[in-house]
Amino acid sequence: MIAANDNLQAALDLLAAPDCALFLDFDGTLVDIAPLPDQVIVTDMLRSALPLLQARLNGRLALVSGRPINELDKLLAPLTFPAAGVHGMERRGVDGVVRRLTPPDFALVRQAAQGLAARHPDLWVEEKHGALALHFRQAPELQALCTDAMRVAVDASPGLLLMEGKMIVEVKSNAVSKGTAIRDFLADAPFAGYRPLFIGDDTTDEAGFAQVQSIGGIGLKVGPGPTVAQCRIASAEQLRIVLSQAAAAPTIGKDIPHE
Ligand SMILES: O=P(O)(O)OC[C@H]1O[C@H](O[C@H]2O[C@H](CO)[C@@H](O)[C@H](O)[C@H]2O)[C@H](O)[C@@H](O)[C@@H]1O
Repeated sequence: MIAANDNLQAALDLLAAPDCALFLDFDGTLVDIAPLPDQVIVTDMLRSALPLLQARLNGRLALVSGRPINELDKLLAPLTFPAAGVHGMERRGVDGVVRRLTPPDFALVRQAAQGLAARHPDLWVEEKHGALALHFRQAPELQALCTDAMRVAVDASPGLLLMEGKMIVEVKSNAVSKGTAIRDFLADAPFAGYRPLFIGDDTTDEAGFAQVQSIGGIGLKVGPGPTVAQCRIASAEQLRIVLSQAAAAPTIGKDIPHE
């Protein structure tokens, strides 16, 4: 039984509808948050459900993550999906080709993050193509220090944007977001013309919710916290159950493109 869910049925109806295009965040959405990024567990239920859902949706399933695509591939191996990585800095469509945008200059941000990490060994700097994340999950008392230092560096760095996520301060290009990534998928086959459902859990997913809802789709927020999403589900665990049930449901008809 699903408890504490707001307006969840609207999202489930779209998930089961023949005009759905499904976009899925990864951490905190498909997998539970873990102490370190390489410790997340991809459950057998999820491994079974994702390819079935992809087939049910005639390929209209993509991952939209802050992680690099190659990390998603490693964690999900041998499965691979169309994916946007690093908040839209890289994108792989159904042709399997990864396209990467040119990143802005991260020199000041890198210097600030590495300087902090050198002084505080419990901090961890994650460098990605077109983003840099400073993780403070092992030292939560350093959140303000991390945020303030990164904000100063970002303010002096044209083209960069600071985001605060789950025990992480992340800096990325201000030209991309999960919203732009979903928009770009929806410009191409097999997604073009279908109604988007985006499921995410974190502040970085808000741009994705806003994007899909601006064009008649639905945003589904996983877990607590403020959001612009129209619908909510209580946890990643409950979402995995829902996705598994949707994957196993009988097909309900022919694809209907969204006008
Ligand atoms: O957009 P997402 O797929 O949700 O990725 C967001 C960030 O996820 C990872 O960090 C977060 O998850 C870790 C594992 O649960 C956790 O240890 C960390 O505290 C979280 O912030 C990843 O490392 C980042 O690169 C992603 O941007």
